[in-house]
Amino acid sequence: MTSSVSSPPRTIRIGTRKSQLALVQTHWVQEQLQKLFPDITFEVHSMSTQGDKILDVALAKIGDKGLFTKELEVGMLNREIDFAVHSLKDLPTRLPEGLTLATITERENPADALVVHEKHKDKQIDTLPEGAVIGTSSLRRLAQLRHHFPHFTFKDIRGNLNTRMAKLDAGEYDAIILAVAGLERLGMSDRIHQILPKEISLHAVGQGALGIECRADDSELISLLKGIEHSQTRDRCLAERAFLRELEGGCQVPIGVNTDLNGDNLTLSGIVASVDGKNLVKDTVTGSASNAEQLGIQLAQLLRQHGAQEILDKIFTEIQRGS
Ligand SMILES: NCc1[nH]cc(CCC(=O)O)c1CC(=O)O
Repeated sequence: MTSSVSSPPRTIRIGTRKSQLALVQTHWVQEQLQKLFPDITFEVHSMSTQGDKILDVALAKIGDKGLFTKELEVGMLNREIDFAVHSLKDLPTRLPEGLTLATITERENPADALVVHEKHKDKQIDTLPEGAVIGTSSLRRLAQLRHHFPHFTFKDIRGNLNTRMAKLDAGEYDAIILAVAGLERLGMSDRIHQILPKEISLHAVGQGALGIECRADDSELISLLKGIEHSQTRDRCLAERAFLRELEGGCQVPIGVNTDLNGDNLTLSGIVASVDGKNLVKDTVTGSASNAEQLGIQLAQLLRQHGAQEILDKIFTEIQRGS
């Protein structure tokens, strides 16, 4: 029997983190692929990553060199799993040798959401009282909110979405900021009190989209995975990721973006902010979506000319000193 003519249908092993959000996202991917390729078996294998284990240290201090992705990447290189489903914003912009970002699926609303304690149900971000305690673990959200609302008190918050909600509802915070996408995927849309406009907060690179990573030499799998790619989301996210890569920033730096795609016309805005929110550089570039990555690089270079590198260097030094 020759395997090239009638090779048995392959079983494909999908790797995922164990968090509730990761599992929901991975089961969605599994379902889409199963519909497209009914003869193939797709199995889900879940594993804990470092980011799931270290819950008591501020994310900014541990850095983000693949905190949520490393174990899955090792699993792919060891051939224990064939591909991994990530929240694209948690996937570093440089991947290990031998792995590739095969597909980007359709993005949910990429914006950030304000979720409030019920005593503030009549308030919006700009009417919360002086000194209101706002929970966020992201330097990007912190810097931009501090810039607009210096009268708030900001407090770190970690843990999965349910834990964070419980801390908010218990009164530890007046409000918290979370990704709209995560809340929607976990069926908590009713907790989205206000979607923060881009004038207040630019979202994280890749926020709201899923990124699928696999071995770069698995061309058979890569062509299957292209079946669930969303080309508009891919173009936007490739521009965003090129911007971040060019600035050498990870997920845990105060860098935000916004993209708009009109036909082939891609508009990319980016911001780099100091952690105290006092220093902030922002610009926008437009061009053809077929040059998405080039646009990202162009925007990074523009922001450098406006002083972005000095802001970032200062943050890296502070993080290293552990302040
Ligand atoms: N780093 C945590 C993380 N990674 C992906 C999401 C939400 C879903 C998404 O942005 O795709 C979240 C939670 C949050 O930022 O509120």
